[in-house]
Amino acid sequence: MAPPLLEVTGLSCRRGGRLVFDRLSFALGEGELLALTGRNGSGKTSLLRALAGLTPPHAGTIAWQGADISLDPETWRGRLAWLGHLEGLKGDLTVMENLVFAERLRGGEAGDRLEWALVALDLIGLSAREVRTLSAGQRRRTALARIVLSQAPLWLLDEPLNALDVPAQAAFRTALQRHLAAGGLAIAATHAELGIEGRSLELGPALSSTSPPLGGEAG
Ligand SMILES: Nc1ncnc2c1ncn2[C@@H]1O[C@H](COP(=O)(O)OP(=O)(O)OP(=O)(O)O)[C@@H](O)[C@H]1O
Repeated sequence: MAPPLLEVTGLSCRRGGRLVFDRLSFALGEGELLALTGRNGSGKTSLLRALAGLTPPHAGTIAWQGADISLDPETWRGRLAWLGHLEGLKGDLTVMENLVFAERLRGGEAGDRLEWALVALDLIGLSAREVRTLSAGQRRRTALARIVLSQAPLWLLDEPLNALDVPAQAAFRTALQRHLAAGGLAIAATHAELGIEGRSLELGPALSSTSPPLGGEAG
């Protein structure tokens, strides 16, 4: 069996001074999907943020091919594609321009892959529309097209099915399956069935808002 690419060891995270999860360990290899499940507030987004390097963990390590990601954040950012609750799209740019812009930021050229990403998320008919004029589901599809375009080996997805209708969910599943079949990895926080075979990790019950803060970190 191939060694895991991503190794998370003893990861603990605090938000607002409270412990959200503690000593979490898992590993993920080529072509593997991990679904993060659990109640509201159980720490799914916090774990994704820690993996993306956006929220430093309180303890533990995240390693890619044996190297601690915190030692080279720029290289790490280039290896992942991030879909958060907020899409981070530019409202005054068209769908197409947003995708081209995102690829430039990643230091690449979209080239032929641009059309593939637009087709994959059924966005050809919307490609010239300014993003601020789109519906929530259309914006979500644009954000997912940006992920598809990225060629990043690791996709970190926070509620990827949010706002998607049934055909758009199917299109997303197809794109994710292609990514996994090509050896990519994905970790997705979800309250819904992703409908793709993979592992899952249920985060524990949310700490009560009345739990005493541990002190230290502000947010
Ligand atoms: N910026 C912040 N400052 C302080 N506490 C925060 C912050 N963001 C999240 N939290 C707290 O951290 C805990 C975990 O939140 P998180 O968003 O990771 O949960 P989640 O499992 O993704 O929830 P949901 O299913 O509602 O999206 C919650 O108790 C939340 O109140």
